[in-house]
Amino acid sequence: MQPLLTASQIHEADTYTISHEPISSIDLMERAAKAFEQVFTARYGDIEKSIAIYCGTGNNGGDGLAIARLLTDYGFEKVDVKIARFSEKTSVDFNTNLERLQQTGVIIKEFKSTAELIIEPADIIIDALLGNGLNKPLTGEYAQLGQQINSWGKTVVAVDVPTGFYGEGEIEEVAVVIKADLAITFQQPKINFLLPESKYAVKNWVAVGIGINKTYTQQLNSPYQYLEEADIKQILEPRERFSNKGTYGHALIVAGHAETMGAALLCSSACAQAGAGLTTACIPQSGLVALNSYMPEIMAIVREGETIPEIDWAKFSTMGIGPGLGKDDNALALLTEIFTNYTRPVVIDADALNLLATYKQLWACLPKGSILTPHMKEFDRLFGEHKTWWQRLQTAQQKAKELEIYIVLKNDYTIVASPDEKLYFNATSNAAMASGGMGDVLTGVITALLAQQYSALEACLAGVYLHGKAGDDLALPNKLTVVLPGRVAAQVAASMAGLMA
Ligand SMILES: NC(=O)C1=CN([C@@H]2O[C@H](COP(=O)(O)OP(=O)(O)OC[C@H]3O[C@@H](n4cnc5c(N)ncnc54)[C@H](O)[C@@H]3O)[C@@H](O)[C@H]2O)[C@@H](O)CC1
Ligand SMILES: [K+]
Repeated sequence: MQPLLTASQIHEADTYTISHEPISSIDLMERAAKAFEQVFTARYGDIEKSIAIYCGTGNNGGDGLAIARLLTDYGFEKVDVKIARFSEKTSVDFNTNLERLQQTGVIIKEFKSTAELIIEPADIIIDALLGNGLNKPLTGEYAQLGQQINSWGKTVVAVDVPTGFYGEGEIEEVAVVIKADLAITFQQPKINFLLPESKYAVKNWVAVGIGINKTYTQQLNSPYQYLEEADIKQILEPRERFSNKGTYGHALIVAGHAETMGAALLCSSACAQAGAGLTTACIPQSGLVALNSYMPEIMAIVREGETIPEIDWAKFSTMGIGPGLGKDDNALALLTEIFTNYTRPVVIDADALNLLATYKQLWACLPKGSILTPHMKEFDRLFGEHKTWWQRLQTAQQKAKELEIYIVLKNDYTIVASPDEKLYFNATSNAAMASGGMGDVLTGVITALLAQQYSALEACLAGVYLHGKAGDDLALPNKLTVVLPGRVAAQVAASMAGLMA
């Protein structure tokens, strides 16, 4: 698990590393510049290309000067450095790197006003103007320079963060940011890189380690955490000898309606394929033939008309409720019946979330420790409209604590909010998975993990990771642009095996 720090915590962690590794700050800067250079040359290794490095006069600018020297050593012959002298202030390491660069043949120009600039002829611009020392939105000369660079439409690679971009907090639509094709960022992705609004400022990012002290960053106890494969490997348990279907739980999937049986099929088949010992689907009568032919391994409890079927609630280890269920009175009566009779944590998705949003009385009997899996619109229906994703993060954190639930807020980087106020970001999954039914599969996978006695947090984290990994394993090696949910469900077991190998 990688803690995601705020700008001021990153500054603290840098300072701690400098005094405790120990390493001089100029050497840490050199390490950062080297790490940048390695990623940069792997992507843009054509030394015939011309590069302009725009530097500020703080440490981000210092990185830029060191990068200019390293790229020249690498073999780039057309490297120009342009220093924006908008302020008298300079950092010590900026000064040292300027002296070092002056001893090479690299052309260094300085400008005090954007009016002095001509249209940049270089192929690639490296943005080393301001980094995480940003303390106010860009104004004056910085804002003008930002607008100019954006207007040139060049390939821009940002050092650490795009100039003008805040690593955390609300992203203002109107703020000037130097738009980066790639941000090569130090040590960790910045929290805002993981929120959708950042796509206008950062097309792509790569985080490179620079040896910041890990014990110190862990101990800062950041609420924001980035999931890594090692975390999931640690969660997943191999199956035991002499185990049987009873060992891995009995999941009930309450889903489907006459026209939306597909959701029930996807959810219950994903549940079975993610390892629930037994899976029963509670479905409408009209879907029985479809269920039996889609997957004979799944048992059925049939719902007929308005009657709620007699269910022996105690025999189920957990439930996944909602995909394609509908929002009519029958669905409401069924959900009420479940909440009245069942007290173990359940997974709530889709129409069950919409019922919760409409009938507030349901909240009182929602089993504690349950998992809600909304996408953005369902999240807003549950908890009110949000203007920004940063606000959504704060609400997820508060509501998970207040209601003692887990919230899986689905997105490119799905966020799991836990009652102890932590927010976990998951990086698996890809755009080929953006299709209807994918969420039903996720609900099935999480339900299966709960049935297998993983804790609710483990089920959320391993569930979102595995679901995305299955999609990645299918799409990425073959460069597929579409991977349908049924295939993802069928891939989960193989992807799980890959993680446990
Ligand atoms: N030792 C360290 O702390 C390391 C820092 N590194 C680099 O240093 C960067 C941070 O450096 P700094 O803290 O010097 O800060 P920056 O270089 O980001 O900014 C320099 C100064 O600009 C001023 N400023 C902030 N916002 C402004 C605005 N909107 N308009 C005008 N001026 C503004 C502030 O006084 C700030 O200190 C990181 O992003 C990274 O690139 C790396 O070299 C790794 C090690
Ligand atoms: K920058």
